[in-house]
Amino acid sequence: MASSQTLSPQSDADAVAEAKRAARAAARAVRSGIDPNGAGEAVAKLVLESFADRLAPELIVSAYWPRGDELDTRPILRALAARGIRTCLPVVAGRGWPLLFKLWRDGHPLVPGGFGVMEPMAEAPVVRPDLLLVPLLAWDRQGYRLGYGAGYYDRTLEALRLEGPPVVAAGIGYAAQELPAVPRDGYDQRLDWIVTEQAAVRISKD
Ligand SMILES: Nc1nc2c(c(=O)[nH]1)N(C=O)[C@@H](CNc1ccc(C(=O)N[C@@H](CCC(=O)O)C(=O)O)cc1)CN2
Ligand SMILES: Nc1ncnc2c1ncn2[C@@H]1O[C@H](COP(=O)(O)OP(=O)(O)OP(=O)(O)O)[C@@H](O)[C@H]1O
Repeated sequence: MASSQTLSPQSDADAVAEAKRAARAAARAVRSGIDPNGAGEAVAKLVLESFADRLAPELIVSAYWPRGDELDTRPILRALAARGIRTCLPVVAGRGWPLLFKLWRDGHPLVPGGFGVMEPMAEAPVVRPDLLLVPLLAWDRQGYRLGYGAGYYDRTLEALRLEGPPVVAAGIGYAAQELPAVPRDGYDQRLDWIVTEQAAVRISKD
């Protein structure tokens, strides 16, 4: 019987992937039991208060179009449109690629994208968001998150942070989705803020 005392990098990576799978399954179960009532409106209020300096006509905010049990971002999208702030939604360019963002304003049509999410129309302009509202399945106070599990937001934040002006990434999720420590690997990009229906938490990176 083969046994080893030290873990190889590969078995470390396998262990993290397995821990993420388990945490994701548990977090999905927790989220499906949460009463969503009023959460979207509460988050919208906190986002407007917390990012007053980022909500200017020259800046662009990305959100997501909610699917399944994700926290409802439609109240934020409505509130931003009412204030004349430009908004955009993610578009899947392909597996293994960063997301693209296309301008979309509350009330405009959406079309089904190739990957099971609703997206702005193909001809909508591609833009670079300054503030990103990122869907959370689980989060911790270090700013780590679990999402859908395809790594799209990690790739996207990495690319945005490598080039161009600083971006602010705020995870949007329920307070009950908090974990003591989300399992993490070397690709995970930390969030700058977490906004739940209860509070806006600024992540300290000292
Ligand atoms: N609301 C919302 N929008 C989002 C995300 C999200 O997590 N939530 N994303 C966060 O990353 C991106 C989309 N991520 C996705 C990741 C995986 C699959 C996926 O695995 N879909 C199934 C079925 C797709 C189909 O119907 O063809 C599949 O491919 O098996 C879809 C979207 C961008 N938009
Ligand atoms: N920049 C990257 N380059 C290569 N692989 C990556 C990168 N970012 C993430 N990955 C890989 O993608 C897979 C999914 O990542 P992870 O489980 O962190 O997704 P997630 O953050 O939950 O999903 P999402 O961002 O789509 O909501 C992992 O195997 C991860 O190692």
